[in-house]
Amino acid sequence: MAEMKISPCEQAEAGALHPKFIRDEEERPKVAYDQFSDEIPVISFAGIEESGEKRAEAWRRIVAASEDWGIFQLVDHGVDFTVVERMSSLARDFFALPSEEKLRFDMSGGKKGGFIVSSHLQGEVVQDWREIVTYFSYPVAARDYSRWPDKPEGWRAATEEYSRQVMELGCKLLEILSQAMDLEKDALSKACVDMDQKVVVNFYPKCPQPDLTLSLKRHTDPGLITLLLQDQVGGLQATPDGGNTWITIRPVQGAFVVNLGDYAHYLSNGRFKNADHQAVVNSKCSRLSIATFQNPAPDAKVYPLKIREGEESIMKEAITFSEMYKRKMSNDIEVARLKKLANQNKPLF
Ligand SMILES: O=C(O)CCC(=O)C(=O)O
Ligand SMILES: [Fe+2]
Repeated sequence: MAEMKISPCEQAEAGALHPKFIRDEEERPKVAYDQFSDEIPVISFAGIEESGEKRAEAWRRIVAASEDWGIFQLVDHGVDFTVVERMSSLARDFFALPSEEKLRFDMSGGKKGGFIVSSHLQGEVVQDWREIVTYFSYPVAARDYSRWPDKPEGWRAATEEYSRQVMELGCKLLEILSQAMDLEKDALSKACVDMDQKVVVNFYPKCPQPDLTLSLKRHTDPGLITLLLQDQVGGLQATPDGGNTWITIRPVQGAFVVNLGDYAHYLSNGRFKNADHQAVVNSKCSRLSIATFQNPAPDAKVYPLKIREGEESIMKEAITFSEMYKRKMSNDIEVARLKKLANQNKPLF
């Protein structure tokens, strides 16, 4: 029998949550979507190109945040306000299209890019409360425009410009981190061989029982650096202690939330944190976020670029990024499988 497809959008108006979305108790949200914290620094990038105190201060704060949390917010970042606004409004318009239109770009069955309802991880037991549209924007030569939405009108030109400006910003941040590691400023970019960029637009419909589910389960991003744009609703949460305590990051208008991923963690020999995060939903309104992942090429080497005096390598051997990703995904699936088994074997009384 074909698997029943239940989309959060179709479910949003229903009274009770379908069991497919119900998380185990220990995974459920511990902090409300709008209980905001200011613990994650908001850093201004103004004056970053000049020499002087402002620049030194921004550098110091970026490096400290990368070491403490692997996550910070960036304002005055130079990505055009109009480009950001256009990208956000097109993204909203995309999700408002009738299902048949969105499903013209259905990416299920392993296609590279398009639209998908809920979690795209094969074998996932509990589903995330989200819909996504995703496309690969770099390397330019490998772009497959047939997997990019062609609606709403203007999507391609607007998203191309957005991608270009975000790539530029990401590379500037990588220069700072490379230099903080006492390496040439292009060291982290060069390690990627040919940097990939993947854009994931997340749409999280409002949810009838938000306390039982997650819009995106706890994870670290696999790549180097992620630049995330979120609307003013709130729902992005970070944990400093493996999921015991959580904070909800206060949305800042126009800011990028910058996350470091696993690849940055390994290349810096653990000095930069791979931010541990998740997203929660609410019953009042939908939420939109746009994540731009800057990743290494699949055959790029994963191994510390710098091992500081007195340190040992956190990796036993060098592996490729695609191998790292494969191990990460199979580990996730295995953890979910074991959990399901454990639940099945739980005595009912
Ligand atoms: O929507 C959010 O706030 C988080 C998105 C995210 O973490 C991701 O797409 O990897
Ligand atoms: Fe993420």
